[in-house]
Amino acid sequence: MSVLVITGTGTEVGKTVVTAAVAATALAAGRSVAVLKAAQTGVRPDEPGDAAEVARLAGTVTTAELARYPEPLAPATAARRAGRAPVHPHEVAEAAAKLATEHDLVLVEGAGGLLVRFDPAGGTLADAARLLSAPVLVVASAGLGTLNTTELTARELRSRGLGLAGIVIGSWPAAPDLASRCNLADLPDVAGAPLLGSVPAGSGALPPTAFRAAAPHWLAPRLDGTWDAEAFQVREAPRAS
Ligand SMILES: Nc1ncnc2c1ncn2[C@@H]1O[C@H](COP(=O)(O)OP(=O)(O)OP(=O)(O)O)[C@@H](O)[C@H]1O
Ligand SMILES: C[C@H](N)[C@H](N)CCCCCC(=O)O
Ligand SMILES: [Mg+2]
Repeated sequence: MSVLVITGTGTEVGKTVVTAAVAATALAAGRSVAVLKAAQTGVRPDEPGDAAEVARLAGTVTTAELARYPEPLAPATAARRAGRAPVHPHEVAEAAAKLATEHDLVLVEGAGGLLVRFDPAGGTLADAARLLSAPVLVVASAGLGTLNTTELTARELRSRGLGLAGIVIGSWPAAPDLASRCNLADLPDVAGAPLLGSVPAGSGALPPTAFRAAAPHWLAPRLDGTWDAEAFQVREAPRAS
């Protein structure tokens, strides 16, 4: 099975748009894809959630969402305030593993950053990734402030023995400022992992056909051959299977 866990350096960094770009790239390569939103907060029952947004942009993917809480909060907090059961990391792992028996690639999107709590015991997406032995892709913002949060996330992944597949910039500005331009060199350095691509700002508003045509180019294979965008695989690292 192949499961890729997609986290970010925080909320609103473009995890959903990057998840859609990964899904579109894998679909274009002929792979079947499932997208699991571990817990969706801040969205009403009648509104499309992140998984539905991925399907809208990327195309035919299986979507799953384990729980939805209306308040825009961390899942553990939102569940507590709603008086509802939380989502535990083992449930995320079990759902992803089941989807992986039926799909070539399963993308698991968290909520906010890596250590956002899902349950009162402090369970996080990192715990689910550990249970799955799945690599983690980190979505980062482009500009000033991203070096610190990216390095913190990378260090936490490493301290837990988790594989860091690489970094993707969630929203690359049309006119990048000095910090953004410098970050192209500094992000892989501080993360100790490759920068695998960047999604141009505004891409989420593209017509889906244009999004699907462009996505593989945003996550283009590295010239040194170490990154296979279609397989979502860093060649030096073993693929989760
Ligand atoms: N490349 C992009 N093109 C267009 N819009 C973007 C892009 N990246 C981010 N956005 C916008 O920024 C906002 C946050 O992006 P997104 O929903 O992907 O964040 P997220 O990291 O998935 O947040 P969450 O923690 O809520 O899941 C959204 O309104 C989205 O439309
Ligand atoms: C509502 C938001 N868009 C996300 N779904 C949840 C983000 C939780 C972030 C918690 C935090 O790090 O302070
Ligand atoms: Mg999202």
